[in-house]
Amino acid sequence: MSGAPVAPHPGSAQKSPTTPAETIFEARGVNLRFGGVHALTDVSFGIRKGELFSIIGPNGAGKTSMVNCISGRYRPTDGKVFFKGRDVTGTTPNHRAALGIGRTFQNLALFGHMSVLDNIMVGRHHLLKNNFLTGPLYWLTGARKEELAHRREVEEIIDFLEIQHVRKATAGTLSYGLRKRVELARAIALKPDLILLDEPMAGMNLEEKEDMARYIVDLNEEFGMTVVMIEHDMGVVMDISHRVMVLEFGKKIAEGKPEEVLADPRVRRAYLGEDDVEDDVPSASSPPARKEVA
Ligand SMILES: Nc1ncnc2c1ncn2[C@@H]1O[C@H](COP(=O)(O)OP(=O)(O)OP(=O)(O)O)[C@@H](O)[C@H]1O
Repeated sequence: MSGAPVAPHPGSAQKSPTTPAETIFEARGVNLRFGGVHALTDVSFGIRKGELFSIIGPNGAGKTSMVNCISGRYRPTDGKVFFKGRDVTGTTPNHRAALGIGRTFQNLALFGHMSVLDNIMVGRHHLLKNNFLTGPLYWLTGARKEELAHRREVEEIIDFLEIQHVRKATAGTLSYGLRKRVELARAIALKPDLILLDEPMAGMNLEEKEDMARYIVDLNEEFGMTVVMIEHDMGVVMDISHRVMVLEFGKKIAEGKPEEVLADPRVRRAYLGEDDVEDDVPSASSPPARKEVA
């Protein structure tokens, strides 16, 4: 767990999601096993449209496994997952991307030799109507117009994430914090309705974390994207999330608003150790500190 809680931009924290009632994603009784390892055991939860939803838990708790079940990278051994009311349990990551699920990865996954601009354009390929068949008729088929419109949207994303100054730079030459931002830009370029952020602030300094927290809140509020975030920095999680789900040993032990989750004895036990529960009440500004989750 790292440092002080990160303040998002003024007035941004802890707002209600725009449309709280509609469920955009649902997991029902999800189990995931790797041989004898039970990565997830009977996990059920719903994510509401417009929500900033965080998944937390100690190392090995099953957070990435759950996100992989949402993105389609892993298929649950048992149970079902629904996106926009459709059973997508058996569908591929590509299919889910086309339905509107985007993601970033725990480890950077950029094309290091390509420019920032090209890395972001890659995210948009599935949105292009023209393809290699119509491409040669560039001027006749509207391909040029389409490309210009795409470029405009990409430039808007570049402006939003304040990476104009590096738009032509080779991605591999950038600082870690900037590369994380470019990766986020590429995920946004897919125009997902639901975006999965796997440790978006890992390895960042405080200033970079503050920036990233602000972008995530703006992404949620201004772009209207539903955000699912795995993050070890409890200060950030408690500051910006609408709701939080806590996993421990592959099982859901709590779900609710940040203050509810922090007050939950099971969570306090998981993070503090049972003996400390009576005496030490953690809060968002004083996140649980004894048991490191980072
Ligand atoms: N592809 C895999 N093959 C075998 N075991 C796996 C695989 N993916 C995850 N696991 C196991 O499943 C359990 C949950 O792992 P997972 O990565 O989902 O946890 P996590 O909460 O994301 O951990 P961390 O915070 O360390 O990233 C762990 O015991 C892990 O070793």
